[in-house]
Amino acid sequence: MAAQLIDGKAIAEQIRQEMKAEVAELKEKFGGKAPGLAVVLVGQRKDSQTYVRNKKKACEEVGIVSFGTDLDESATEAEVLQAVAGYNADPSVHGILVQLPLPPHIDEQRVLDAISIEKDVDGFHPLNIGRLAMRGRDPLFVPCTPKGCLELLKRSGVALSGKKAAVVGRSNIVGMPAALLLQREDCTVTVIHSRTANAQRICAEADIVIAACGKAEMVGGDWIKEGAVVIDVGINAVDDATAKRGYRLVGDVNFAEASEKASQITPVPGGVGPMTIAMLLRNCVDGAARTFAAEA
Ligand SMILES: NC(=O)C1=CN([C@@H]2O[C@H](COP(=O)(O)OP(=O)(O)OC[C@H]3O[C@@H](n4cnc5c(N)ncnc54)[C@H](OP(=O)(O)O)[C@@H]3O)[C@@H](O)[C@H]2O)C=CC1
Ligand SMILES: Nc1nc(=O)c2c([nH]1)NC[C@@H]1CN(c3ccc(C(=O)N[C@@H](CCC(=O)O)C(=O)O)cc3)C=[N+]21
Repeated sequence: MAAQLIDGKAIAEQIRQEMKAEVAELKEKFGGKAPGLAVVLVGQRKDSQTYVRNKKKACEEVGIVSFGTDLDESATEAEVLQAVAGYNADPSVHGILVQLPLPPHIDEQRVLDAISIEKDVDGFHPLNIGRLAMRGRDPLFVPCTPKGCLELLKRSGVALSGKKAAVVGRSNIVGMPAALLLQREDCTVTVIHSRTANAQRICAEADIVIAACGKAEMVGGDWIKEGAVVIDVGINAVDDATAKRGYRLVGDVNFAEASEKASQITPVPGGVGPMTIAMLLRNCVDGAARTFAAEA
């Protein structure tokens, strides 16, 4: 059985259209005030530049005002902290994103901790993550990529309560919060990481698989239970002389194999990636709406 495709690109587009109307309403209601998103980029990584450009474009489309600080690879930690402090204090900025990874001489933790929790649209602040992990507590923001994964599942009509879920990967930005979100939806969650024994066998018991291990096409067909739903977070560039950019993107899942087993599956590209950006905008609009309401 060939799996049904979960079209993240189309779903993200739909979400952006929904938000466009919401942003217009917010402006109407709050005397022309618009949500603002600030992106801090340090260095010249090609992939980071692509994401930052895509984020700015998506902001414009939805009516979010975008701010940006581009610092040189050699920028000091103090300079990055200064950029963050400036946006913390700026009332027209409702979301701050510091593009990761940062150059090695900069303490990522210190920079992320400096972002005001009210503007932490990435949801990486320990207080937001802590609340995400606690029953009866709600974070101000949920990390964009895991939030996008859950949105794809919900909009594809996948029932979650009581289901077995496997998350391959436990990073602070994807795997761990994805597992917390699934648990909040009453899934029974297994987190698989690089020291997990029998990873393949454990994964093959899951009704829902979220793959975020950063290893190109590692999750093969024999990792997937017949009829499971597969969300592939991975973005890996593999050299391909025939491709326009000299490389093509593949996920952490072997798509050809897994789509023979899964009932539904996301492609790469066009799956989780566009949803990450849509959820970033979502968080920014939600943050602005909260601030506007508090100011009024
Ligand atoms: N679509 C999107 O919007 C985004 C996509 N990504 C992509 O998602 C993927 C994951 O990203 P990220 O979480 O940042 O990556 P990290 O490298 O931070 O984390 C990878 C995780 O996978 C685990 N892992 C590594 N190798 C294996 C293995 N052989 N078996 C089982 N588990 C393994 C690691 O285990 P351990 O903890 O033991 O080291 C770790 O927990 C990447 O491909 C990245 O490019 C990331 C962010 C956004
Ligand atoms: N503070 C911070 N927040 C992040 O959310 C963050 C980050 N740092 N650092 C890097 C990762 C990665 N990430 C992606 C976003 C969009 C696509 C995306 O839109 N991908 C397209 C393809 C893009 C292309 O063609 O190159 C797709 O999958 O269809 C991918 C990856 C956000 N990240």
